[in-house]
Amino acid sequence: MPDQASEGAFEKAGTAPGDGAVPAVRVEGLWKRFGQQIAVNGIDLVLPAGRFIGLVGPNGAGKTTTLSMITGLLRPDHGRILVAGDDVWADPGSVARVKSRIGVLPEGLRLFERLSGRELLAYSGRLRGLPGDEVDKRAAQLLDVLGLTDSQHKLVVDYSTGMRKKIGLVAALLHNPEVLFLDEPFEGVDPVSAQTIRGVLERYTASGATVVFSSHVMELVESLCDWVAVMAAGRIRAQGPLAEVRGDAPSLQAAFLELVGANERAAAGDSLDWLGGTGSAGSGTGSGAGGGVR
Ligand SMILES: Nc1ncnc2c1ncn2[C@@H]1O[C@H](COP(=O)(O)OP(=O)(O)OP(=O)(O)O)[C@@H](O)[C@H]1O
Repeated sequence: MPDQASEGAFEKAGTAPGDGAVPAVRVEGLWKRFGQQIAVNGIDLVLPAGRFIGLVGPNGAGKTTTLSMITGLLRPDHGRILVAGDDVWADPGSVARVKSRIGVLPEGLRLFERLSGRELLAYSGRLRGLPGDEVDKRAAQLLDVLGLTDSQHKLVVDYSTGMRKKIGLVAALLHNPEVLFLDEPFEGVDPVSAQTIRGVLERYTASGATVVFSSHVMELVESLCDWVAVMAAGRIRAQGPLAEVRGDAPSLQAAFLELVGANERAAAGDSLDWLGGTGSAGSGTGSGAGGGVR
């Protein structure tokens, strides 16, 4: 386990673990607003290299906006982002340079629908500058591992949600990136395929590469990740090794609910006393104790 001071797991971005190794991602004072909505509120983040990292947070926390800025898809209003030591937004050429070193499976992935899966991969590989025979070799292997060989000649438009995720993942891995960013990679993926994807990603991180993925599924994050960042309302609430972020809580889910203040929100549901059941279905003047019509 990296030797990050335990208080560094909370609120502040801790120092980069790994004895001075260059972190996979370093974010300083990152800020993004859409009109009146502050989506990302001046966050600092340090994600160590060679880890399986989960970025978790409730709906609207700012995860996708953060990942979009880190991966060069969305320009920040303020702040600095280094990916493997390279400043993403430093100059016009830097975004392209960083993009060549990373793989991305974005949310709401848009694919070339009228290509077959195999053609899509050939195209992605050539865009990445890989020789054709190398693309063919890697594509065939990844399609086989992910169970897509039989559907490789189908048009992408005819792929299911899970198949789209898988072909998107293959495209993101084809050039063997240093850091892989995945927005909700397991959404719509069946348990067997999820297990296979897991295996591929674990093998990938074991070789020193980094996976950063966002998810709402705490059990999944807890079982896969060794490093976690928790986001809520545009801020980082905690970051660090999984065990530190979980602390004394019985599970990551419990720690997460505490960190994002969701327990109070759940209690607010008590006001919905009209919902469900066979009790007072009427106007709300109620038939309860003392509330009857005289
Ligand atoms: N293009 C946009 N225009 C306006 N507001 C946006 C835009 N993108 C995001 N937002 C707002 O920014 C905030 C953060 O959104 P974001 O999609 O980053 O959250 P998220 O954590 O990924 O949420 P979810 O888990 O629901 O996907 C939300 O309030 C959202 O409405």
